[in-house]
Amino acid sequence: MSDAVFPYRSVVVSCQAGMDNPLHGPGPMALMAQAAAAGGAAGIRADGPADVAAISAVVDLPILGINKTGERDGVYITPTFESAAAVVRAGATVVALDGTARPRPGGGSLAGLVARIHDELGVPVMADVDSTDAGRFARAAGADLVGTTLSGYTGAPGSAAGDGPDLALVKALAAELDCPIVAEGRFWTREEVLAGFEAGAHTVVVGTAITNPMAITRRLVEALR
Ligand SMILES: CC(=O)N[C@H](C=O)[C@@H](O)[C@H](O)[C@H](O)COP(=O)(O)O
Repeated sequence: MSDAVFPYRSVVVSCQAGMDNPLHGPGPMALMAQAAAAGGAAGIRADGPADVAAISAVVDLPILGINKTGERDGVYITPTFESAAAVVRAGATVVALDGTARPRPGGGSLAGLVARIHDELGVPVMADVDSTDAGRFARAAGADLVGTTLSGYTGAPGSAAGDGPDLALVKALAAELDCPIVAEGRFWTREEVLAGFEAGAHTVVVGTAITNPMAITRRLVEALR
C-alpha cells in the first residue's frame, strides 16, 4: 500500500508555518505547495485542515496531512482520531502521527488509532518516531510508513538533536523494518538528501530549508555570530 503513496526516492516538501511566522495561513502555504510542486516535489506535508484544504485545491499531489494540537512536550502530531479525520476530510491522502510509545491524550493505544484510521478513513498512516525502538513499536502497531521526524525532539535516549538529519536512525530503521522509511527532520542540503537515500530512505521530507524563509535567514545571520 505504501509504495503507492510516493514513488521510491521521492522528495516530499513540508509546507508549514506556525503562528510566529508571517507566512502562517492557508494562502501562503498553498503558494509554497504550488512552488514545491512546480519544482518536482512528489508530495506535500501540511498541518491542519485549513492548510490541507487550501493546498489540495491547487496541487494535484499526495498530501501527507498532520494536525498539530496540544502541548509540545507531549504527543502533539495528530494525537487523536478526530484530528486525523479532520485532515482527511480536508483532502489528506496519508495521515502522519506521533508513533512513539508515549502516553496519548485520551489514553488510547497507537494500534487502536492506526486501525481506526485504516478502517474508517481508508488512508495509509505514517508514524513519526524518535528512535529505533519507537519505529519497531509503530510498525507493530500497523503503521504503513515510519519516519524519523521526531528524532531530537522528545528527549529519547540516543535521539540525536544536532544540526543535521539523523542518518543513523534512517539506517537503523531501514535495516530493521519491512516498510518504507521516510527520512525527515533537519535536511538542508542536496548532499544530506542523497545521504538519506543512501542510508535506506524511501522518501525524504524537507521542510524548513525550503519553506521557512524566516528560519533560513535566522540560520545565516546566526552564522555570523
Ligand atoms: C518535530 C516536529 O514537530 N516536526 C514537524 C513535523 O511535521 C515540522 O515542524 C518539521 O518542519 C517537519 O518535520 C520537517 O522537518 P524540517 O523542517 O526540519 O525539514
